[in-house]
Amino acid sequence: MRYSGKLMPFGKYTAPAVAIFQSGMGRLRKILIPFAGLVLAFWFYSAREDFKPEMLKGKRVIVTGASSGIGEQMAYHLAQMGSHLLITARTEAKLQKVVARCLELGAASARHVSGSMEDTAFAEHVVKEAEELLGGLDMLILNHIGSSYFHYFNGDVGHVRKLLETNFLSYVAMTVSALPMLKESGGSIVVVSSMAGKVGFPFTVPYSATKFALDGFFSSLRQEFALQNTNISITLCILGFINTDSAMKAAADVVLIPPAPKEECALEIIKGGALRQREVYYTYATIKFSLLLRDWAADLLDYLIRREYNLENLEKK
Ligand SMILES: NC(=O)C1=CN([C@@H]2O[C@H](COP(=O)(O)OP(=O)(O)OC[C@H]3O[C@@H](n4cnc5c(N)ncnc54)[C@H](OP(=O)(O)O)[C@@H]3O)[C@@H](O)[C@H]2O)C=CC1
Ligand SMILES: CC(C)CCC[C@@H](C)[C@H]1CC[C@H]2[C@@H]3C(=O)C=C4C[C@@H](O)CC[C@]4(C)[C@H]3CC[C@]12C
Repeated sequence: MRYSGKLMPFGKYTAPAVAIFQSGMGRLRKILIPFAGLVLAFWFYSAREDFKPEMLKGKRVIVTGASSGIGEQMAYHLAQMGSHLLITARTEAKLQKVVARCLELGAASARHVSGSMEDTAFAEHVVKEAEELLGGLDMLILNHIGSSYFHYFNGDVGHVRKLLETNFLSYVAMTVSALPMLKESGGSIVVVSSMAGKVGFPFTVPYSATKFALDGFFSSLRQEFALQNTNISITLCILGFINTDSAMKAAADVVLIPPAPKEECALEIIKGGALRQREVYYTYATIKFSLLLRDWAADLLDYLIRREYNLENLEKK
């Protein structure tokens, strides 16, 4: 029987179909309704506190790698929220400009220290400066990275060591030096990492090693804080491709995935830190989905990633 558009959409199967549907629905309802209730109850009781910009007002914050990119944008957001800022990177002239802009935007105070994080003594010096200039610390945002190459691994072991010092050991050194102040304030450590710190991507071998190391160190430390009732939160930020100048220059021709905006990325990191979240994913849906694939279909994820690379453009580099 053809569909007439009137009363009998399933023709002679209507009555049995409806009966099966109804009994199916009956059974489903018995399961679905309590299940939905459980989900709702769980959601209601675990509903997180909402982010409010006032959470950062008057807070004393260090941002590393704040002369450009995501770090610079984080400094501007924090300034608008009324924080006390201590920013750092190597390039003095850029830091001066960022400090001036932060003051215009409403920072409670803004200062800078310049130097290289290749040297752990400098990392410790920055924390000491916070103690002297701000009298304490509420949030330590670890964001800087040393420069690397976006290409096949060239076998340079010295470069891997140097990058581990800049991208990993300096994070460890700053954390160790800042612990007394963070314990006193019940503060937060925010660690900026990457999808390349959770999954293997081509052309980021040394960089990826440093980002995986951060996950190991800070996830383990978080467990010890819980055992010892240490009231310091650790937020690990898992970022995808972001449109900072340096990332665009290095990877835009080769990576076919569109980059996400650095301004919004910076805000999501600050929100996650203020809410004391364990991890931040930006952008959320693509990263959560990729991590699900990583755990259940790793070869498929690896294949899908390789498909997003344009190797012809790599050769032109
Ligand atoms: N952009 C992206 O696609 C992604 C970025 N991320 C992460 O986000 C964070 C920020 O990245 P992004 O904003 O793109 O990077 P940028 O290259 O824009 O900024 C890097 C910052 O680190 C500073 N820096 C570089 N070398 C050193 C050094 N030896 N000592 C101290 N500071 C140094 C730079 O300033 P100066 O040169 O003046 O020292 C700059 O302020 C990083 O942790 C990165 O891993 C994660 C995933 C993707
Ligand atoms: C959901 C995911 C499958 C999305 C894939 C995202 C891929 C394309 C993202 C994830 C991590 C990103 C790299 C990164 O973390 C940091 C840098 C440093 C920068 O200076 C040069 C660019 C580089 C190498 C990014 C290149 C793009 C990467 C591989």
